[in-house]
Amino acid sequence: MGSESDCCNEGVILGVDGGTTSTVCVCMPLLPFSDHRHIPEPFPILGRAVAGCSNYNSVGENAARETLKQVMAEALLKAGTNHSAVRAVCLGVSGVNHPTDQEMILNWMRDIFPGDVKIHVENDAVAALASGTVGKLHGCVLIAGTGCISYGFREDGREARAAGAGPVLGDWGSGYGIAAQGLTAIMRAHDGRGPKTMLTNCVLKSLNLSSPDEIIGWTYADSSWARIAALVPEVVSCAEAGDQIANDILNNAVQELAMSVKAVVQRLQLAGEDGTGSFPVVIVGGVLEANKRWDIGKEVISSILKTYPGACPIRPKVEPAIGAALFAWNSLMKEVKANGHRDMLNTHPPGARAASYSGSPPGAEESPMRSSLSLELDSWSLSLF
Ligand SMILES: Nc1ncnc2c1ncn2[C@@H]1O[C@H](COP(=O)(O)OP(=O)(O)OP(=O)(O)O)[C@@H](O)[C@H]1O
Repeated sequence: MGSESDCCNEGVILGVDGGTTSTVCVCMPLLPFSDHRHIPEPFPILGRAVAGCSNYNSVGENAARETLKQVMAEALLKAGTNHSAVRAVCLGVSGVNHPTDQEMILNWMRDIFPGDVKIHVENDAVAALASGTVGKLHGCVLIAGTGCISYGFREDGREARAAGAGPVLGDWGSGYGIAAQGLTAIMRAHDGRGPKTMLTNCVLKSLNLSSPDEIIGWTYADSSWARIAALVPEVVSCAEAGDQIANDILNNAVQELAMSVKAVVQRLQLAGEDGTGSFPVVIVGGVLEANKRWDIGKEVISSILKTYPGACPIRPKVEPAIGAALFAWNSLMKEVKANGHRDMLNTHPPGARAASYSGSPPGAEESPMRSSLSLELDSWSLSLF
């Protein structure tokens, strides 16, 4: 970790990824970006801290505010600096869906930071998108973990979202949605309402139960969505072993997830009027992580590319908190540019190097999808399919 004297004299930036499970804050330096040739990889993080839930819908306003304050203070402490060094902050927080949510969190931040600190309060999808686009708010992000959501942004500031309303309202591509369908298939098979499936033995074994009847009690014992969603790997392994029901569930999830991205792309016209324009699609979350044989993320991208051949798939290499910090950095640079500070104009955000990207980054694997990638981003944040 750095010390105030060598890293923080020119100021620092904070990026926060606030989730329902945990909240991460990273502290990055402003100074080293002034010469992009000296940016070390991995990206310089002066301090990183992790705290609990900061979604105020889940824990209430006081607890959420304290968590945010605490996680930022700890990241600054680990960086060897303090609040006075902060030049910009971006908080990507789950539960921020409305301008009144933004206003509330902005007020919390104004109690901590002086008025000249640039503060951005956004939905956590913003941090996820920015983690794949080197801080630029353009394109579509698909998040599929316990829940799922698709969020898109145009460069002119227009935004749109699809799904993310919870499984009751149709998020069937989420981890919860997939696992709930797996459990439903087991009950149907047990009753004779549906075909037999490998899911029965696989899930019973995983839950240490001896009969599908016991699944009823297990389900009602704890209604947490994440507990149900944790069964997705069982559905994947049954599908990989050739089970038709499990394969149908995953194929259905792929279509649901791809459809939510396509709906956003369509509404924002991210692919231009003829549908062939290029735009980033960042995919994030446990459900979309690469599996050897049944790779849900890859199938989703494949479906999107059939409709929008210019889509540029990205699996970020950095965590969303870094995306949030990069977004804050990008916004600060835009403002500096607009104000005509020429000395600052020579700086480059990490990864957004002067050279435009036109081929494969070093070490990238050969892939049939690589040709779709034509963004002017560098390998620092990209992972190719
Ligand atoms: N190999 C895998 N293939 C598919 N899904 C997986 C795999 N490993 C874990 N998962 C699923 O990923 C989900 C958890 O992902 P993640 O940690 O991104 O979600 P979360 O942060 O809990 O949820 P959210 O993003 O909705 O708040 C669970 O549903 C889990 O079953």
